[in-house]
Amino acid sequence: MVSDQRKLRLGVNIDHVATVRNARGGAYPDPLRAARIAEEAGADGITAHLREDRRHISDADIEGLMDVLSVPLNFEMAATDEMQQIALRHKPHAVCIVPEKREERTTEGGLEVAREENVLAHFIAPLREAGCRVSIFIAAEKRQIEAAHRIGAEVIELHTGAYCDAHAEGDFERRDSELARLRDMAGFAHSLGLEVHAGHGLTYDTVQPVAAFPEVLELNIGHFLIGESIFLGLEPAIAEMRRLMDEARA
Ligand SMILES: CC(=O)[C@@H](O)[C@H](O)COP(=O)(O)O
Ligand SMILES: NCC(=O)COP(=O)(O)O
Repeated sequence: MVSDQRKLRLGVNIDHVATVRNARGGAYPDPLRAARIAEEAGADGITAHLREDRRHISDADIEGLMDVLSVPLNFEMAATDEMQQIALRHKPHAVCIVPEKREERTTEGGLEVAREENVLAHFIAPLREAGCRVSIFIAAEKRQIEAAHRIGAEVIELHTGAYCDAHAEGDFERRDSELARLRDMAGFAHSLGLEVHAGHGLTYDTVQPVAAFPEVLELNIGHFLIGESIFLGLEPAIAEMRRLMDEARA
């Protein structure tokens, strides 16, 4: 039995249900239905990224999630005025500030906090005042973590993409050094009093070493789970991820 304090939360990212919907337009598959199934399957939260180009999640999806969810919404967004206004209108439980480029296929690397410290400090202040927990999606780098702490973020989410890519490419030396970096930086962030989350590209093969870091309190996982649900169904796909996380944590 895993005690509550050590229990690792699973945030299920439903962006790529919307990617499939948007491939044809129309209303299905419905990300809100996926969110409700994820809740039933044991998700502790739902994550959705409203991209500036609206390539997957739409404004209406965010509105619907705010209405139907009984678990917290982690709203991922770029640091733009438009997104700030949307977040302030909905006041989700958490706002995760992520870097965004229109030409990228997926979120490349973490937010450059150290160089944009003043701008970001002003940007997140109203979100914090509105009661949102502000999280910053960053690479596992000391200077970014220190900057996130200085600007007043309560949470950081470490980008696990480089670790997962190295595993997928079979470069196990690089994978292990990325994992060691994630472990060290999770410990460092925790020592500053930051709550530590992690995510991006995690799969059944890569989740356990990250889930085993005691400082990490939440994993956000989407693309792999939505893909796996084609074969297993969404509920069993999530249940298996939950099982692997609990096993690693025990
Ligand atoms: C920031 C992040 O990691 C998530 O948003 C996830 O990657 C899904 O969104 P994209 O695939 O659009 O990057
Ligand atoms: N912030 C990471 C996230 O929400 C999920 O990323 P992925 O599993 O879709 O790559």
